[in-house]
Formats: sequence, C-alpha cells, structure tokens
Amino acid sequence: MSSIESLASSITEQVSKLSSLLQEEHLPSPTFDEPGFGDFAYEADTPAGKSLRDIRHRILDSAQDLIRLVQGPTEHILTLTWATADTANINLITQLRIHEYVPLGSSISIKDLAAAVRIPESLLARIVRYGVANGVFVEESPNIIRHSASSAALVQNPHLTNIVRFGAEDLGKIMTKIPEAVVLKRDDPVHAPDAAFNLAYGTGESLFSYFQRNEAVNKRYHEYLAGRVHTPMWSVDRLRAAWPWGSLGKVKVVDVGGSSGHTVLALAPLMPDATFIVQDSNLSALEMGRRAVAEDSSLRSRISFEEYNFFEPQPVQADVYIYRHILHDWRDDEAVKILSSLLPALRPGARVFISEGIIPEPPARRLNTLTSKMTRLEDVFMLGAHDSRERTVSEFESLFHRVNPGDFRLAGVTSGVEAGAFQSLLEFEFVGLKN
Ligand SMILES: C[S@@+](CC[C@H](N)C(=O)[O-])C[C@H]1O[C@@H](n2cnc3c(N)ncnc32)[C@H](O)[C@@H]1O
Repeated sequence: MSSIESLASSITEQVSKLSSLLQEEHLPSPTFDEPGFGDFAYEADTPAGKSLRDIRHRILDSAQDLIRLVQGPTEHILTLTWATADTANINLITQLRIHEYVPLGSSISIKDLAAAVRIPESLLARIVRYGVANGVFVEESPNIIRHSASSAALVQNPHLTNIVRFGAEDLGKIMTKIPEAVVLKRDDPVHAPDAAFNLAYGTGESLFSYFQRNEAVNKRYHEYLAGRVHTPMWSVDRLRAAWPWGSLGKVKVVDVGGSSGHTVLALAPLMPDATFIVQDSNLSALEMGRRAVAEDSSLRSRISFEEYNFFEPQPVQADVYIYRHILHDWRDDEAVKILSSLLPALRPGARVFISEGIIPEPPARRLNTLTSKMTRLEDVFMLGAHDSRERTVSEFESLFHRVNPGDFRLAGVTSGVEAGAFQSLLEFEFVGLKN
C-alpha cells in the first residue's frame, strides 16, 4: 500500500539515480526553460538509454500517485472533468500558430504577438496565459512572453504540432461525442450511428471514406500518422528493435495499409536485400510516400507504392506481411475478412506481423504514465472513430483461428510497453491450408 512517505522516498532514490545517469551520459538535467528542451524519453535502445527510460517511468509512476494522494479524490475527479479545456487551449495555440510567432531565444510583447496572430490583444492574452498556467510559454515580465521548454518543443518538432493538430482537433471532436453515441446505441439502436465519428462529422460514411474525400482532414490524418513515429511511444525504433529483421535476407515485404510508408522507411535500412511494397487505398497518402522515397536514391529502387483495398484478394505473393495499426480499426468480422483476403497469396512459412497495442488481461490497474495508459487511450480512439477496439493476445489468436482453423501459428509476442512503446509485435506464421 503506497503512502505519501514511501512514495516520496522512492522518488528521492530514483531521482538520485536519474541525475547520476544524466551526468554519465553528458545530458543536461531537465528544466522548464526554453533551452531545457530535451526529452530523454527519446533515448535509444542502448543499455544507458533503457535505464533512463526505466527510471523515468518509475519516477512518473510514483510522482503521479503522490500527486493524487495529496490532491484527494475531489480534485482528482475535477482535474479529469476539466481536461477538455487543456485540449482546447493547445488546439487553439497550434491552430493560430502562436508558438511560431514567439521567437526562440528571445521574447515578444503580447501586443506584437496579437498583431502577428491577428486576433484582439485581450483575447490573445487570455489564450497565452492559460497556456502559461499549463507550462506552455512563460510570461517573463508583465505582457512579455517567451518560450518554455514545452512551447519551444512545438517549434522545434513539427511532427509534434501535426500530432496536436489531428489529436486535439479531430480526435478531440470525435471523443467528446462518444458519450452521446454510446447512449444513443443503448436507447435508440435503430437510429444510432455506427460511431461517435459520424456524430462529430455529421456523416453516415466511415472515417476512411469521409477522409478520402476531404483533403484538409485527410492531410492532417496522414501527417499525424507519419509524425507520431517520431515520438517515443510510437517510435519505429521500438519496432526495429522488436524483431531480428536483418536475418530475413532477400525477401519481399508488404506493408498492408502502410499509409505514406513510414514503417517501411524505418525497416528498409535494417534489411538491405529486401524489397518493399506499401499498399493503401488512400491515394494522397501513397503520393506523399512516393515523393518522400523519390528523394532517397538508396531506397528508391527497393520501395514501391500500390493502391490496394485490403478487403480484396491480396495480389502480391510475399514472404512478410505487416499490418501496423490496421486490425484495431475494424470490428472482429471485418478484421477476419481483412486477414482472409491474404489467403490466396500465402505460401507456407509466410509471416504475418501485427504491430499495435495489446490490451492486458484483467484486472485493470491504475496507469500513471502516458505510455502505460496509451493502449487504453488508443482503445478510446478506436471506439470513437470506428466503433472498434484494441485486443488481447488471445483475441488476436481467435481472429486468425476464424480465418481458417489451424492455418496460422502464433510464433511470438514482443511487448513494447516495457521498452516505452505502446505497440507490441505479434508474429504469426502461415503453416498451410488445412482444408
Ligand atoms: C491507422 S492507419 C495506419 C497506417 C500505418 N500502418 C501506421 O501504422 O501508421 C490505417 C491505414 O489503413 C488505410 N486503409 C483504410 N481502409 C483501407 C482499405 N480498405 N484498404 C487499404 N488500406 C486502407 C488508411 O488509409 C490508413 O493509411
């Protein structure tokens, strides 16, 4: 049982280990100031990097517990209740691009910032000061704004801004409609829409077909997908480390629903003799990928992009098929159809990799860090966006079993959570058609 005393002493012990490690690695101790920008959560899979990540999680876990015990149940619930105001504020900051108008390394007056952003000074001041309250920006003297480490990160890491844009604006809009969608399904199932997405966007279409026809949101979505692999939780580094990709030699790899090819771009350097095909039904995403690969002469000849609907029979006979963040977008019947469409192309020994979050078996635990909570968050995203869900290992096995009993063998599971990623990797081997 945690007490405030035991938590505090565990934090003291871990912080002391952390500062020694930072010193050994010649990394600065984090500060709230702009030059303090430095996420050591980005550390690589070296022994020191792993220790840093591990200690970071321990401190965050204990510190969150300590905060909750000290704030008490009422303030805890109220903090959860008002989280939408935080989302709205960071959404507004990035939509107005306020962070871009605050100079790095110096400061700007609220008056000049308001003129640059083109909104009234008093309104700008309220938006920025809410940000300051959250540690985004600093008011160094009355009406003079400079960057904090976090607002500077928005400028220095455009991928982060892309994640905020789609996450706060689009996923945010969808998530706020989840309660209405769930209650409608209970009270008026005949007229209820498929998912909260349909209420949020006022459409009967699925998210994928709606996005395909609406260029602005489609661009935000695929930039978000490409951007998130540059953050610790979704980092392709964890996928790279999860399996001995280099051992595969001269193979053909298909990334099914690979968007603009960010997964394949990360794996290709580890597999110098392999060729890759990125398949997706979204033409703009494929075009985005073709443009990125065209700039890299070493990859151009090994990576191609093909339009493909994964409900149709798979046209490419390959050694490896990757489904990264695909099955969780679909309900069980649909996921079984997606996997079944592979059958015409599969040869015994072919590998099918599933890279996404794995829901742990119950009982559920309190989850204090964003990384450990991410699978649950992703499950909420899936509920809102597609009325689909994250799955446990045995639920994945049952999907493969439904495709054709005995055809697939679960060859291995590499959990990403301990390594600071939320996705895990499941490897299935096709052992042949049994009937
Ligand atoms: C959640 S994203 C995952 C993208 C990428 N694999 C990743 O991990 O970032 C789902 C992808 O599936 C694609 N998609 C949706 N429906 C599809 C279909 N019927 N056939 C092929 N691709 C589809 C979308 O365009 C999108 O790129």
